[in-house]
Amino acid sequence: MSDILIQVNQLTKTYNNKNSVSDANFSIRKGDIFGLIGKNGAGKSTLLKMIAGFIHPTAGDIRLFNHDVDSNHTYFERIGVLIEQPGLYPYYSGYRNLELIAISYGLKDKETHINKVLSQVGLEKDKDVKVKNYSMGMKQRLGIALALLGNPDILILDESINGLDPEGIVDIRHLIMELNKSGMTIIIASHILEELSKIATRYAVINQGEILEILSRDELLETCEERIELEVDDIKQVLPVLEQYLDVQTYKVMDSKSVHIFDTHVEVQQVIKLLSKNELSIHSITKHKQSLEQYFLERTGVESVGVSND
Ligand SMILES: Nc1ncnc2c1ncn2[C@@H]1O[C@H](COP(=O)(O)OP(=O)(O)OP(=O)(O)O)[C@@H](O)[C@H]1O
Repeated sequence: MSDILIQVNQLTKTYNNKNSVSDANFSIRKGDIFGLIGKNGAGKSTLLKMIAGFIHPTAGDIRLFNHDVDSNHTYFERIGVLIEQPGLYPYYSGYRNLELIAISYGLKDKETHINKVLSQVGLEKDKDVKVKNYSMGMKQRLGIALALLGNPDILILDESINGLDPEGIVDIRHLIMELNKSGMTIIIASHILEELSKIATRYAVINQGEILEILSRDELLETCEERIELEVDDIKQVLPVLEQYLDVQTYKVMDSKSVHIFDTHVEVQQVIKLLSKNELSIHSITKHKQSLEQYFLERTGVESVGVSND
């Protein structure tokens, strides 16, 4: 059986003759933490709302769990959704908030379900506290608990760290990773690169309603990998010299005149010296190091700070 849980084909949503999402094509596999990155207004929420079944596409189709959802909307019930701020009753406790939703879902054995999600999000001991006394982070965790109530296979989180302090951000990040470890497939949209760069296993870059790129975490890191880009007359003459004298081993020949060298022990100055000594001319040589930050900024205009890969 295919491990593709969501497949969108040529998905488009038009408002007032303008495409909020244009011709999106991608799939989400079981176990993915699928990060949707794009600046404000890029079309993230519109795309997620279509996947969640909140709004109808203008064109294109969505397959959920290998089924065409036009013909069976019950598949949407297997998706838990938190879009921006959760709708909570401030004068009720966290438990009561969950209970009201559990009743509206018609869940049997409410208490077991509620206790399970409270434990998943780490709110057991605060379950009887009124929500008005919760911190932003606790409210967000309760929002995630609400989304988990129907025991979904997929969790959609849209801008889930907006307004949180650094500690709250770390909490939500750990929670997302724990849920993923326990088998949950997660789609998370954000305009904050830092949020996604630490957890997503695959990325979709969206700009002005268009999916520009889908890439795995490894592909992303490879794109941003440190390398020397070298252009010469004839790469066939140059490579043996580099291999012999500079122990160059990890490289990618781009065409007959250029090569990317990934060995980190090799310095630009060493290459220049060696090739000139062997009378091999260099057309250009540059050290390339594109940060994740630059990478996204170039594509989407998304700005963020303090990206790390830990
Ligand atoms: N119901 C609607 N009616 C008209 N235009 C809409 C509607 N919903 C979204 N749009 C427009 O679609 C575009 C994409 O909006 P969307 O909310 O999907 O972006 P986003 O990437 O989620 O941004 P943000 O992070 O600010 O929510 C925007 O230009 C927005 O104004």
